Amino acid sequence: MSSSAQARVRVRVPAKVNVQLGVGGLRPDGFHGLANVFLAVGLYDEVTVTAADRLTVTCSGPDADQVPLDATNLAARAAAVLAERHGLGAPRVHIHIDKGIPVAGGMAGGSADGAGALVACDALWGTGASRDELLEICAELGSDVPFSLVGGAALGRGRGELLTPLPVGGTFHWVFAVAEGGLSTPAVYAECDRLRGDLVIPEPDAAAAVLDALRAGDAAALAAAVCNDLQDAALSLRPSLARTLAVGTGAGALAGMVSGSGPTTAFLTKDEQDADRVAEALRISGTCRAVRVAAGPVPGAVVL
Ligand SMILES: C[C@](O)(CO)[C@H](O)COP(=O)(O)OP(=O)(O)OC[C@H]1O[C@@H](n2ccc(N)nc2=O)[C@H](O)[C@@H]1O
Ligand SMILES: Nc1ncnc2c1ncn2[C@@H]1O[C@H](COP(=O)(O)OP(=O)(O)OP(=O)(O)O)[C@@H](O)[C@H]1O
Repeated sequence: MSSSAQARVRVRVPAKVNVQLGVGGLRPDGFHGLANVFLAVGLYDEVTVTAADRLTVTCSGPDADQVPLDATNLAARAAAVLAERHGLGAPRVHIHIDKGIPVAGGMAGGSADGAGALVACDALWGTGASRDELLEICAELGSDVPFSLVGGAALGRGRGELLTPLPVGGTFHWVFAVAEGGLSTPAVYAECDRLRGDLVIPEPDAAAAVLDALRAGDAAALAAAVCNDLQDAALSLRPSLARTLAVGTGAGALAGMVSGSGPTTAFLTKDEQDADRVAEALRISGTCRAVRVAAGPVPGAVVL
C-alpha cells in the first residue's frame, strides 16, 4: 500500500437528468448510438469505503431494500476492476452506500455508486489511477458511469460514454417525481425499437437550441428545447406517467419530461420558488411515490 493510502474515504456523487436524449438505431453490439446531453443535479449518493478482510456492501436510505448487495452491485464491480488492474487480487473493502438517488429511476443511481466506489477505492488503496484510467474503467462499468465521475454538463456520444464537457451559464431548478417501482433500462430501449418498427433512424446529434440554452443559463429556452427519444417508450410501458406529467406542467413547470429511461419524471421550473410550488402540487396529486427538488449543474464525484 502506498503512503498516500487512507483508512476511510467518503465520496459524494450526483444524479443526472438528460436534457436531450437523442437515440439512434440499434448497433451490432446491442447498444444504441446516442446524442446524450447530461446535466448533474443535486441529489446524491454517498459511498464510504473502509479496509476489510473481504468485499462487503451495505446500503442505507429510503430505497435501500431495492439495491443488490452482492457482486453485481456496480460499486462492488468498480472495486473489483480497480483491484484487478492494480494487482491487488480480490478487493478487501467494505463499501457503504447511503442512497439519496431513486433506484431504477432513470437518474443513474447505480452509475453514481460505481463512479463513487472507484474514486473512493483509488484513494483508500493509494492506487493513484490517472483520470483517463478512471474514465476507462467507468466506461467498462456502464454507459452513464463516466458522466457520474465528471458531473457538470456534458454531451455523451457513442453509447453515452464519450464525453465532451459543456459550458453552462446559470443554475437550472428541477422537480423530480419518483414513480412507484422501477423500469428496466434495456426494456425501455427495446420498447423504443419496437415502436420505431422499420423506420430508418438517422445518427442523432446534439440540438443547437439545447446547447445554446445551457450556455445562456436560460430556463425558458431550455424548456422549449428539451427532448427525450425514450419518452414514448417509457410512457408505453408505464402509461400512468402521463398523469404525473400533466400535474407538473399544469402546476406551472416550464417543461415536463421522462428522466432518461424513466420512470422518474423531471420538471424544469423558472426558479426555486416555482420548483417548490410544482413539488407541492405533485406531492398532493397522488400520482407519484415521492417528490424531490434539486438544482444543477453540480460537480461529479467528490471526495468529502
Ligand atoms: C438511459 C440512459 O440512462 C441515458 O443516460 C443510459 O443510456 C443508460 O445507461 P446505463 O444505465 O449506464 O446503461 P448500460 O449499463 O451501459 O446498458 C444497459 C443496457 O441498456 C441498453 N443501452 C444502454 C446504453 C445505450 N447507449 N444503448 C442501449 O441500448 C442496452 O440494452 C444495455 O445492455
Ligand atoms: N449500486 C447500485 N445502486 C442501485 N442499483 C444498482 C446498483 N448496482 C446495481 N444495481 C442494479 O441496477 C438496476 C438499475 O438501477 P439504477 O438505480 O442504476 O437505475 P437507473 O437510475 O434507471 O440507471 P440509468 O439511469 O443509468 O439507466 C437496479 O435495479 C439494480 O438491480
